[in-house]
Amino acid sequence: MPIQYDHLMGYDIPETRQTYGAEDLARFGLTVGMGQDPLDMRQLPYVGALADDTRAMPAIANILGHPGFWLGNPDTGVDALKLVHGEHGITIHNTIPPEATIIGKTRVTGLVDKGEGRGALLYYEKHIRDAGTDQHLATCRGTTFLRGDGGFGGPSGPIRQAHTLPESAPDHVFDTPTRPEQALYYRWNADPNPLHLDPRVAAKAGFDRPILHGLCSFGFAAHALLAVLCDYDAERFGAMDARFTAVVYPGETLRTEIWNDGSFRTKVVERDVVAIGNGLFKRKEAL
Ligand SMILES: CCCCCCC[C@@H](O)CC(=O)SCCNC(=O)CCNC(=O)[C@H](O)C(C)(C)COP(=O)(O)OP(=O)(O)OC[C@H]1O[C@@H](n2cnc3c(N)ncnc32)[C@H](O)[C@@H]1OP(=O)(O)O
Repeated sequence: MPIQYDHLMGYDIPETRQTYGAEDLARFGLTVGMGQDPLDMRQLPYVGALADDTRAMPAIANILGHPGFWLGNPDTGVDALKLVHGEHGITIHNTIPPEATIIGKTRVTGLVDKGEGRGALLYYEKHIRDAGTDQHLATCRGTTFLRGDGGFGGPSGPIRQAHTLPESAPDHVFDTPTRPEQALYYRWNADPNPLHLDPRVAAKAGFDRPILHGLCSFGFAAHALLAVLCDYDAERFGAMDARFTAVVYPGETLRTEIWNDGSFRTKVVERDVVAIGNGLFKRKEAL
């Protein structure tokens, strides 16, 4: 069954309720490169290493209240093997507490047909609220690039505009190695997509080997921004948006280049390719 526009736009993605605590925060921090410098005290609250100071790394919003791999459901009409994460953004409205029960609600916000052989774009948004206080904690927004679904007869817009980076040299550079088994760890963050785990599935999707989750690379970029522009103070972290421009393989080193106006991109050092481009970060006070 090919994609049916009205059906996918109105797809009922069940609300999720999740209780999390210190262990979940620590696991997430470790999967986005926190704690690699055991002498950097500023990272330790994010990996559960200090008894009296536990904090949530802001990018954990991406996995809280995650609806699961619903695009893999056959009734979506999507060729799930061919999809990749195209763009992603988060806004932290209120600091994510160290423990809470949250409610996540995801909905499809747009669907664009780029034409036969050129793919389709599915836009979605997830809102996370604290179930106890009803406080709106975070909004996550994403674009799934449906490489195998162009030409289904949908509208050709509107298309989200990507941020243009400055032409000047970046003001800061932040390097973090990923681990060869990085994706095997990251899958515990609510994304068991076999594209990142099983070489046979990766080969069917056209890749030499499993690729890293886009949200894992995004988490490494968020770590760099938290370090460089917020001095590891999660209270200052406001929003970030970016585009996934090339795949990352587990084990590669990620170099995030940051400009003082909040622009950023993340390169794979070993291959000198931009894996995350068009990035824009905002501090809380600029929201
Ligand atoms: C269930 C909940 C949903 C969650 C789903 C996610 C599940 C995860 O497990 C999956 C993943 O994590 S996949 C890993 C992360 N993503 C990636 O590695 C993708 C990397 N990027 C690519 O491969 C290509 O850029 C690619 C393929 C994205 C585009 O490549 P090309 O087709 O060669 O593009 P190009 O020729 O450069 O441009 C064509 C038009 O497309 C626009 N475009 C380019 N990159 C885009 C991107 N990343 N996002 C959105 N649009 C993009 C270009 O602007 C161009 O547009 P136009 O035709 O209008 O000029």
